[in-house]
Amino acid sequence: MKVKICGLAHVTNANEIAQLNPDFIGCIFSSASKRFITLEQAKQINHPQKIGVFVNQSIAEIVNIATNCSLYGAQLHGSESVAFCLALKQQIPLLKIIKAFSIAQLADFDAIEDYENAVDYFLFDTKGKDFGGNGIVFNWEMLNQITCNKPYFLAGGIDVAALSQINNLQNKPFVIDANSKLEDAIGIKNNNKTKQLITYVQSI
Ligand SMILES: O=C(O)c1ccccc1NCC(=O)[C@H](O)[C@H](O)COP(=O)(O)O
Repeated sequence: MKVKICGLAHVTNANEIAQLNPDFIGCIFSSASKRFITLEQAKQINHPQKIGVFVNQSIAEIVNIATNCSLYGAQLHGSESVAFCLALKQQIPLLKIIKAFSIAQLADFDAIEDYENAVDYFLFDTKGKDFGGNGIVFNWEMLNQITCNKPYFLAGGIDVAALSQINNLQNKPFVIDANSKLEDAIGIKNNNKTKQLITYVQSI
């Protein structure tokens, strides 16, 4: 399984974490986030597969950041429509489109079918007071009750302890996405906790 460490907001810490070789690094380009990072800062992070996290931003802004930061993917964490995802893909065909869905109940998965032909991956995160980074695990049992025809990222309150339930999933995630549970302070990851999580996920 692959692992994404998200919400790195300080360049020095981000480069220390990049040295631990997670498969993906997440940079949050939404000013609504406590973990906001600028394009200029993100460019200084040395990792080959950076994913930009965006919340209801314009296609022009995403294209500018994706191009200048050589992003692997754009994670759309707001209420971006199917048409928006298709239009973004048309602008940069090589950019992976990851559509996030905030999950509290089974009905929150109803929308995924509409996005199937418009995105590369789904991301399932816990619905909370913020758009993301809420640090709460949702009920993964719901994942055994849905049909999901895309590889998906699993997010929401993930640390090594939370992953004890991963074997209960029939359809395993493509990527484990971890954020606030690894933090010493907002936007700063703890090296040991992050290393432990990366080693664990990459061994599953
Ligand atoms: O983390 C944020 O501050 C954030 C703000 C706005 C949109 C998305 C955000 N995070 C996106 C992520 O990919 C997180 O890793 C995901 O929400 C899980 O976070 P956590 O529950 O803290 O592990």
